[in-house]
Amino acid sequence: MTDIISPRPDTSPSGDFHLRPAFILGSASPRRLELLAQIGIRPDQILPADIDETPKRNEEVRDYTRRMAREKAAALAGQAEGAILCADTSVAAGRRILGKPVDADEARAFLRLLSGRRHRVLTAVALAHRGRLHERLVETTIRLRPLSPIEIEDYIASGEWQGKAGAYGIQGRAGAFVAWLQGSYSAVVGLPLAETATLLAHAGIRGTSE
Ligand SMILES: Cc1cn([C@H]2C[C@H](O)[C@@H](COP(=O)(O)OP(=O)(O)OP(=O)(O)O)O2)c(=O)[nH]c1=O
Repeated sequence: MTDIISPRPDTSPSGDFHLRPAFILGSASPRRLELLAQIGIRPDQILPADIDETPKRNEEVRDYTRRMAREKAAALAGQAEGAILCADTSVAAGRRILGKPVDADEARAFLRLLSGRRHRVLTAVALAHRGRLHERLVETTIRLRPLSPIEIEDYIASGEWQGKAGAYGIQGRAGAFVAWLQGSYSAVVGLPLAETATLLAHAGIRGTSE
């Protein structure tokens, strides 16, 4: 296990040294990196995990999302030492799981399905540290207002749907589509900040103001 010795000015103004593990963000998502930066946490290393994201037959969205975060962490556990954080975000319309659309046609179909409809956004976080896996699952319910065909076409043309579960990004133009939300905004963007900060703090990783 590689641990980094670093001063923690928040707890040791006298200059004491504390052990904190190397922190690896197991994600290619720029949003997840930005969300961590928002709470003053910078990974020592970024390692994207490449796994098969196909849901199993009849797999329930909560099980699926948890499995994805867990498998990303497991895939990286052999590649790096320290605390490895992975996450997965899925959108569920009823029992249907909407992942990242493969093309504009699928994105269009997802947006038509979600237009004017209540749906769920699930984000699972998995932290692998010292041979153990610590997990959290956060569920957010969202209702998009009804979208006109022109709005959907404009959004498709913007390209913002690419790489986003459910084919929309709440943090961009689609913010104007959201009529109502109950849950965690940061979880919808990719990482529930309250739960993630708690998991990381237990592993000795805290935000700094540097
Ligand atoms: C619903 C929604 C999803 N998303 C994003 C978050 C995730 O990055 C993405 C879902 O794909 P994920 O498979 O969760 O993540 P990823 O492929 O982007 O990155 P990695 O697996 O390497 O960590 O959708 C938004 O950015 N805004 C939104 O409003």
